[in-house]
Amino acid sequence: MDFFTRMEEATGVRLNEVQQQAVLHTDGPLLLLASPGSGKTTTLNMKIGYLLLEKKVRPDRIMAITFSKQSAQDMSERFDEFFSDLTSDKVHFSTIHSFAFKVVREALRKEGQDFQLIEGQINEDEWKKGFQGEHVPLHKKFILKKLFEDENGTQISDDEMDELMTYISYVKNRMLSGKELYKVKANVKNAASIYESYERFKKEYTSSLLLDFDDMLTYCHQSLLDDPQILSRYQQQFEYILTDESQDNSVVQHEIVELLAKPQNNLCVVADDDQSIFMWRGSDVTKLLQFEKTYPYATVLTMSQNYRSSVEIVEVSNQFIKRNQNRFHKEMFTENPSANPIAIKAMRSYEDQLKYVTEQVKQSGPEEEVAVLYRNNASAVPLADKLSKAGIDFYMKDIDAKFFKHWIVEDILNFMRLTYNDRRVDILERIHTKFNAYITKRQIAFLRSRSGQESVFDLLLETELPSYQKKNVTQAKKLFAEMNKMEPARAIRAIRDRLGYDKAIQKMVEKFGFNGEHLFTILNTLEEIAEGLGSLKGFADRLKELEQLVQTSKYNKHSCSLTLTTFHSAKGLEYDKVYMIDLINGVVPSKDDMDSYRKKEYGPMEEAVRLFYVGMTRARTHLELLTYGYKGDERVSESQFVTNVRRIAKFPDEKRAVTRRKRPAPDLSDESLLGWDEIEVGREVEHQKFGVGVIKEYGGDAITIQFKEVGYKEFNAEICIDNGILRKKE
Ligand SMILES: Nc1ncnc2c1ncn2[C@@H]1O[C@H](COP(=O)(O)OP(=O)(O)OP(=O)(O)O)[C@@H](O)[C@H]1O
Repeated sequence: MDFFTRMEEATGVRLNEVQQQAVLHTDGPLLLLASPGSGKTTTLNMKIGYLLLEKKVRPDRIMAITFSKQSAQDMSERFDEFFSDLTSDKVHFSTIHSFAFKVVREALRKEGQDFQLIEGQINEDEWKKGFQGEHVPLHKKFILKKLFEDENGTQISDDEMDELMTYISYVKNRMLSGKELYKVKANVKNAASIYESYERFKKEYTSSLLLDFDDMLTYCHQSLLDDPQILSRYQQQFEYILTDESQDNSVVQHEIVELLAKPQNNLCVVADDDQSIFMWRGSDVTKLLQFEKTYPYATVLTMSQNYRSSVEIVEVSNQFIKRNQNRFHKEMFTENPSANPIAIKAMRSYEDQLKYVTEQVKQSGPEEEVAVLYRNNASAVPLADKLSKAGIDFYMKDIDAKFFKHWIVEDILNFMRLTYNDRRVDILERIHTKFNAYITKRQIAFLRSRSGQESVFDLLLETELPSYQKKNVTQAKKLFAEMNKMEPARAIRAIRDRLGYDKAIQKMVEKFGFNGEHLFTILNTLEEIAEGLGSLKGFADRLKELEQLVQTSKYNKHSCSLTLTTFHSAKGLEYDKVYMIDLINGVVPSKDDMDSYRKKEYGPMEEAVRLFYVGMTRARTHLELLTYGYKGDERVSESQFVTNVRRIAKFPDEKRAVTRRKRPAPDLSDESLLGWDEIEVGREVEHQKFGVGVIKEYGGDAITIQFKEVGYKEFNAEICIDNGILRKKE
């Protein structure tokens, strides 16, 4: 009986033809391109089984590399399910980091060099306490905090810390140095020179070499290059190398694998270039696209049969991903039965969307696995708020409780605290630069000397003030008193508009390079949470309650059938029903993605397309895309991806990608062309053919324009924008 028939009897899975070819191809380089749900994990495991059982390879001669510790564990469990009755051999599934750590330890020991790891969990209390003087606790975050402050003269915020860490990971994983460091975009002032100081610090601060997680990879790579003995030992040990999820490998990771696989190159790289979504932290899909250049005798196999999703989901996703140019050609298909068409729900407002999704998940059956997916963690908090009010439990995959500790949240609470007691100089001190009373440091010092006796505003008004300040301090005093009685949603509005908090934030964005979009999203979220609450105290209590709820939701993994997760963290998972929410331009794709696209940098937009594709392909039978026209008072537009999906579903046979290539590419960096986020009812535009007109309607995928010459005409929005057919008239 052949291997595959034996396997079918033992495991119940009959591999399809391509999967079988992939298993049988053991010698020489193999790129196994896999569509979502096409059985990557299944095939990899079968291949390892084949090497052990049929080719009698010793388990320690096989190296199986996975993307994360979690996937190493999942793979190992799946392997046991298949083979525990057939062999007692154990293959070690490991992440590339844990292998690299082994090499680094060995190389440094050989050199007699001590080292110390400076990354990992950090104690919250210790972090809050900070450090005194020059003595820096040897942890990556503390070191970066100090170097940031030395460089910029200001305290580092949590957002800046996140950005800086991402920047460092990116440059390390891409192996950048010198001038290249300065070309990488980062929302942190002087990121490149902080990075250079950080590298020096780790080498020079103590006699022990300080290493962070990314150093594992770069040091491992360097050690393999520098020490032929170590390299050849590992090369001889690992006769067969298999790497999973290789689309998310970074440049340095690819290089390590390439070195280890030499000279026989019995390398099986399993990847889906369409699911590469970690470019921002250094992954590099170009290495995959050049696989056949690196290995001219490589075999490339494509697993395109999807075993997960319904025909509707597979066909539309397959068309959708073709809008990307920089990819391997694949045609995903399925033999699964038809289920529901993909539903696109265009709501009036953001609020309506939350209400809708809450009602939908409430109606789901207890056996159904349901997920709500979003692009940004910011979407999770208002959703958690709504669900908890409706009594629905959920499991939140990647908890981001940072929201509740964000300085914006602290500021708003401080404004509110001052409404209860305007004698609190300590509170005023924390917010005095963030509203329009022009209170200086000297005035704060004066107030401190009179601390606690009278209203801070009265004390100021008793002094000699310039007339503009006098007016504003008087108004602020009145407003703080009124705010105490306001509903919290109105109070936040008053802080933002009447006290000028929004303007102050905008100034900080310009001065310090903060991410304004993120900061204003936090403010909007606070307003949403406040909606319907009666008092400022009630608002503060609700925030605490929500924080608790979010923190504890991670324990609900096995008890809840509802998962809330970002698109990124949903990778590799599947659910019966998937709701993708907040699908508006500016979020999906993000403003930055759209800006880059206009500047003809297509990489970020292609990554946004892949991320959306990962989201869609998580669904087994039921997929809903949710969008809306208003966020608060602001008019927003449907995500161009949703518009695209609607069109594909309507005209499934249209060969969009092909026709697009035939058209001469418009110059989308031309500022006078109408952009996605600029479509507005009432706006005057000029059409290439029909001349000047006014946009009268915009919704779904259609724009209706009333022209001076030819009257009303309706167009497909995507075709108009992608091809630069409309110009702004100003
Ligand atoms: N030949 C096959 N016949 C029947 N079912 C299969 C076959 N191959 C895989 N499957 C099933 O398809 C489902 C998806 O497989 P798997 O989890 O290996 O996909 P994947 O390619 O790793 O997915 P993704 O890339 O989207 O995370 C599993 O339930 C698996 O048992």
